[in-house]
Amino acid sequence: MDSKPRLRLPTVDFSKTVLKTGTHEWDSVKLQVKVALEEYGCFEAIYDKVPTDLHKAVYSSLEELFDLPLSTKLKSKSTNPAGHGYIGQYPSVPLYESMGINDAINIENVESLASIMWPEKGNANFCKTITSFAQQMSELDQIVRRMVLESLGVEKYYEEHIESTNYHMRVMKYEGPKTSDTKVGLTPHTDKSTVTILSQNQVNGLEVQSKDGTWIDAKISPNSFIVVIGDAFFAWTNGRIHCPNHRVMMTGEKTRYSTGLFSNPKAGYILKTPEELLDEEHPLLFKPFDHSEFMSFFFTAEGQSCESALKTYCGV
Ligand SMILES: O=C(O)CCC(=O)C(=O)O
Ligand SMILES: [Fe+2]
Repeated sequence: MDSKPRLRLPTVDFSKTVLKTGTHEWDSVKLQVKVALEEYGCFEAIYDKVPTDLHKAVYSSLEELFDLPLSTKLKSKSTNPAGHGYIGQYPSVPLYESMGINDAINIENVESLASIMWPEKGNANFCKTITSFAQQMSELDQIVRRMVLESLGVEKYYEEHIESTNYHMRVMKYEGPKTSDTKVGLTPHTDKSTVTILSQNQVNGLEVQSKDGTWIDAKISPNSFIVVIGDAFFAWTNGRIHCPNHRVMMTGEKTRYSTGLFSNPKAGYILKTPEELLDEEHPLLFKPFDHSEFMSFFFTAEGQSCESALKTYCGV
């Protein structure tokens, strides 16, 4: 018997009309985004600007990628810094494999991965599919970030926010455990990004923790995305929006493919909470920091074992 309460993540519909800042529709969606992010740090985004065919093409591209021999997939590791390239074969998460692509909205970066994976002639179809999907997800990321900044009255920082962004993409495969027991696909964590936009094939498994500790199943409709706030945005907004723990739990036979577009502050950019978000009720939570240095700390033994890498690294 399933004893979990049937909570659902909030849903925000971005698809009805052309969303333009300043319009009534924009303001109404913006309010829903604010409420969802304050409470859950997460929501399901209905976003029909990405065609169904592109969603389908992404998951068949991922199947093609992860079906390559392990020795080929491992070749993407050495040429990339930490967090990029192939991750997999971990005893703690045996169902999980993933591939990181840095700056995936620029096709040359996807091509450089493809030239390692398919050394004979690359894979033009894979590169086109992944890049256009990443570009379209980045548009949703920018809408969400503009709405958050406007809601907090700090939209004057929007250009700086966008210009200092690097879009990192990670594509994932979770093998079905082929038992009726639920097995861990990916252990609980918060993302280190500003915003993460997730998508999946039609196999569920993502769970998001509410503030009271309940795990909520993210049942994602076809062509929807899940928007998750990461540590970087939590820090920048001085904790005004929540940054949720999430994990992947797998059951049954089916393989789950998912993608994540992580908007990260660029190396060398100092992320600093705006003064407008500081007052007596809201004292500074995190000292200014360089996100890439924070990531380096996160990959150390201490960063991996402490309760919150963000608090340990730059908490006040
Ligand atoms: O596969 C998913 O849906 C979630 C992946 C995730 O949380 C991550 O890569 O940070
Ligand atoms: Fe995550």
